[in-house]
Amino acid sequence: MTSRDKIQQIFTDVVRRNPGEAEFHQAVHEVLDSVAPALVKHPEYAEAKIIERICEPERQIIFRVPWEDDRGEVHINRGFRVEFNSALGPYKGGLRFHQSVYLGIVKFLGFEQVFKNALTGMPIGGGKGGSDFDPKGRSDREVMRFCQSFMTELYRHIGEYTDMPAGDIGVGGREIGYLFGQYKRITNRYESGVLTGKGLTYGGAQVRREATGYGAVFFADEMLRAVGDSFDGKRVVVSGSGNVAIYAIEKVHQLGGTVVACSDSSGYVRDDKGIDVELLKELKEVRRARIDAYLTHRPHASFVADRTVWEVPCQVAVPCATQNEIAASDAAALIKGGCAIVVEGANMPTSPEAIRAFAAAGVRFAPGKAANAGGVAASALEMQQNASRDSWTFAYSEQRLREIMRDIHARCHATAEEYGMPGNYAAGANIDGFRRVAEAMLAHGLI
Ligand SMILES: NC(=O)C1=CN([C@@H]2O[C@H](COP(=O)(O)OP(=O)(O)OC[C@H]3O[C@@H](n4cnc5c(N)ncnc54)[C@H](O)[C@@H]3O)[C@@H](O)[C@H]2O)C=CC1
Ligand SMILES: O=C(O)CCC(=O)C(=O)O
Repeated sequence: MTSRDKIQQIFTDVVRRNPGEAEFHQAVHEVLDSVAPALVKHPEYAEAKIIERICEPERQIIFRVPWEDDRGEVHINRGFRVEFNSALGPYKGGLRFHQSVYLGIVKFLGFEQVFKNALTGMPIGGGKGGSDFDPKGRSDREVMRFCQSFMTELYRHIGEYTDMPAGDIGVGGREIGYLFGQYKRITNRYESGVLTGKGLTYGGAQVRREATGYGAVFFADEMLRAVGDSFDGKRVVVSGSGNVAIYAIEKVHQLGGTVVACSDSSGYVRDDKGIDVELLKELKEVRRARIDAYLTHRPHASFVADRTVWEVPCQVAVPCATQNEIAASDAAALIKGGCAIVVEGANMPTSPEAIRAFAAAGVRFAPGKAANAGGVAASALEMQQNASRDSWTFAYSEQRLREIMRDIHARCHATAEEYGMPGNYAAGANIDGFRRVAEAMLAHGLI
């Protein structure tokens, strides 16, 4: 049996063992598709059934989250934490609060996180969690009661040497604060490293908030430099207007590009003078408003409801919203509009059909597990500062982030070349991340 046949058999088995989890199947397929050449070079991985083990989470926790809204009505949500792989270190990965969350989403995110964390070169394993709770439209007190109830179960499974959650969609500074407060209260331990993305007044680190967006743009900058180009004068489109999107926009502007459009789930705004990022912060981080509120302050801009931002012509696209937000038709629109580089700020935002279309059109593509790894890397830096009771300056933290992203880019680039696929960042990221985890798993024996 060839390596490809073997991998196909493993994938068929993953689908059979995890029915109805389309996003998890997609994430597994994407990685397995790339790693066949690594199996040829390393037959010991196949002998030890590394792939079969990597596709099976070490632990999956599902729990009830009861809470009461402001009117006294009781709600029941479902909480998840999937502790996927601890070969490289304690489980690390965010929590997502969104109505679409179910086990298949948490498993896809946890699986991606394993390889992403490996690519950072830091001692962190992969995990992810969340709930089908939607904080949108909820009062601060409702969000607080939900977070307290969620942590009342989660606390028994986490710890700074076990599993350290952070934010993701729907979980920002406010939620991390409530989660941390409840963890501290229940355990009577000021265990700073148990959660990252904390506020700066209680153990948070400079640049963690900015890190995912800045990191994705640093990665894009490295891709441009690799071909003797830069962001200077580039038209850029960013999807989303949350944590990752806002700081991606800020960094593009600092590097000389112009972000001309961004979005939320209601539609997109187009501002050819460049998105006003301070206004976006005020609307999204403070007022939690819909994106069309942007027009009240920038009347020359336009709002387009219920369409995707990818119809706006650009040279660089940075998807920063959610999974599978670039469908085949969006890829066609981007290619038609002159897009030459797609850099994933979000996790798996590009559908498999769109990835194939980009490859066929020569659009250079950076997968999220490499390009958005700046967030989790900055989380590891936050833990490092917590452990040494230290706090670094913004400038120093940003410089560390920049070096980490440069290093990830260089390794993806070099691995793709080593395996005869120059410029294929997805293959480079999958193989390099997989090799790191596989080597550690081999060293630990059959566990
Ligand atoms: N926060 C972090 O540090 C990291 C986040 N990510 C990924 O980045 C993505 C965004 O996460 P955050 O910015 O943290 O979340 P967020 O909750 O701050 O923002 C999400 C944004 O996406 C928008 N959105 C959601 N569905 C949409 C749709 N169908 N069309 C258009 N916009 C839509 C929301 O309106 C919001 O603006 C997710 O895929 C997440 O997994 C990846 C690495 C780290
Ligand atoms: O900062 C972290 O621990 C996790 C970030 C995250 O969830 C991600 O990289 O997708």
